[in-house]
Amino acid sequence: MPSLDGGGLVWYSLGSLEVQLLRGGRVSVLNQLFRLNMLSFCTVRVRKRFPLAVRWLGHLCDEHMDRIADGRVLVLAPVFRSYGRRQQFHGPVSTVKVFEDNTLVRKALEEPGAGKVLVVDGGGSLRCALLGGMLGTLACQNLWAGIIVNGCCRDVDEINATDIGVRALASHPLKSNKRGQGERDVPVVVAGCRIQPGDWCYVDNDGIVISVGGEKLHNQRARV
Ligand SMILES: O=C([O-])CC(=O)C(=O)O
Ligand SMILES: [Mg+2]
Repeated sequence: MPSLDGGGLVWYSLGSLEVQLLRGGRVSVLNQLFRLNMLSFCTVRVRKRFPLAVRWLGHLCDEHMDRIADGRVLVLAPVFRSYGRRQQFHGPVSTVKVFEDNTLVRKALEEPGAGKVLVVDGGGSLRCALLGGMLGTLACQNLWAGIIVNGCCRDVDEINATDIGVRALASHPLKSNKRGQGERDVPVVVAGCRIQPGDWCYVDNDGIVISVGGEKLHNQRARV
């Protein structure tokens, strides 16, 4: 499955390598130079898969204590469980506000994700699932970086086999309503924090951090 890096470039998995199609020119990797003759009319950039960064969010928080103190950086309350193959993800936020109805969640995930994180405020309902295996696959295909659900998900085994990052309160086997009610790209309050479209969201196994206004906290050149 393709994935996006912090600069919005698409990488395709090829075993332990990742490949990016270029229009032409030099083929560069971080440490080594490769030139693949897979197709005579295209040039590709190849890089080794990076292991997960260790203590990534912890380091970001340590570095930005001043922003946390004055509210430019928000740390969500630790109420989420982790699903999906992607343990770490980050990107600009898009939001959906719904209640026990996932029509707008599907609609959002049908759009190109372009590396964004979809924050679904489901009002914390624990009575049905707003996300399932099919929507997880859709999100992956449309290059969403991840989905945070203030509510439940289902088809957990399918989601866990998909290259997408998901955080949700719990799993629930029941599907939601399909009435088409809710709001898109409005401010939401999730896990004690007000999250707005365009904020930058960072997620790893330690938690979830929001940079208000979309100011990036990570080194642009590092792949995180
Ligand atoms: O259809 C739903 O409500 C959610 C679901 O099960 C899926 O995405 O596979
Ligand atoms: Mg399903």
